[in-house]
Amino acid sequence: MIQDKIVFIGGGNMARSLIGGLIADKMPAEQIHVIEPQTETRQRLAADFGITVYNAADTVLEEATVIILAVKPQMLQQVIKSLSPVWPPQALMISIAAGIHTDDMARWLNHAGTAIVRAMPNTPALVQAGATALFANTQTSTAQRQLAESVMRAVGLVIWVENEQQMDAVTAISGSGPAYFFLVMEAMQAAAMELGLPEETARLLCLETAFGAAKMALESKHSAATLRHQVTSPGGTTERAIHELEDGGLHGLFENAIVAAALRARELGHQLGQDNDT
Ligand SMILES: NC(=O)C1=CN([C@@H]2O[C@H](COP(=O)(O)OP(=O)(O)OC[C@H]3O[C@@H](n4cnc5c(N)ncnc54)[C@H](OP(=O)(O)O)[C@@H]3O)[C@@H](O)[C@H]2O)C=CC1
Ligand SMILES: O=C(O)[C@@H]1CCC=N1
Repeated sequence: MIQDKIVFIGGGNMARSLIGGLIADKMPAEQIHVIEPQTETRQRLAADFGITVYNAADTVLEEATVIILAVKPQMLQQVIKSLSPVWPPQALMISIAAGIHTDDMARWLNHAGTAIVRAMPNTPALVQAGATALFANTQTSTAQRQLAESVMRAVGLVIWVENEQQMDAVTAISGSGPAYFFLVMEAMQAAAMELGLPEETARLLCLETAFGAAKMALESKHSAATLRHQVTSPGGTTERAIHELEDGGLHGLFENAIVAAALRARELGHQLGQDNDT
């Protein structure tokens, strides 16, 4: 059981998913604190999860052992520099911001030897079905690596990457990935309704099929390709559908989309890694 006091800086979409997952994993609400300037967002977090919320940096930071930076990448430099004078020496920094490198964060914090873990989680963390990749800077101790891992493992799968550059690919695959599957669900539901199915029937059939396919692929010893072939009877219905999808360039589309997302992560890192005051 995690005993640490966790402070989130930023309480938006991704912080809410992580907090919801941690609470569902039975972390006591008293251990979770959020600093969030938006009144409505802040109040909803307090009401939904019973956690303590603040509108600005607070003395709660003094006892924090884990500080999770969950602001937009564009805000990160300003936020880290503003926290520098009050940064507790014992705290492990975990940043979930897309693109931003640990050495840039270390320079902005300007405290020698700060342990920084970069995490790329995803929103299914809310239902403890997240997938998170972690990267630690060399100042991070084994105990701090374990701490970061146990926080993220409470909300789903954790994978370490040892090359920070790979975080851009991770961002494009699992960070952004839920949106691709939600888009496919939207498209399938719309098509089902075009064929005359009632909205709720279309929704349930599409979602349960997506869930079943993911569960089966996770639990099976077969590859996704083999499982697909098992559905595709020669001369049958699936074959026609797959033909349409492949004719429409599905593989190329996914490749382009994922490369574009990874390049955007790299671009964010380069653009926003520059010091604002130089
Ligand atoms: N959404 C996702 O699926 C994922 C997001 N991420 C990363 O998580 C981070 C947050 O993304 P997301 O949750 O979507 O963004 P949101 O905009 O939903 O949340 C960020 C929150 O931080 C608040 N904020 C701004 N400045 C401060 C400050 N100084 N102190 C405290 N809070 C502040 C924002 O308020 P205001 O609106 O007023 O600026 C906002 O409510 C990003 O860096 C993103 O790259 C990573 C993985 C997945
Ligand atoms: O879209 C974004 O930039 C963030 C990072 C990964 C998911 N959402």
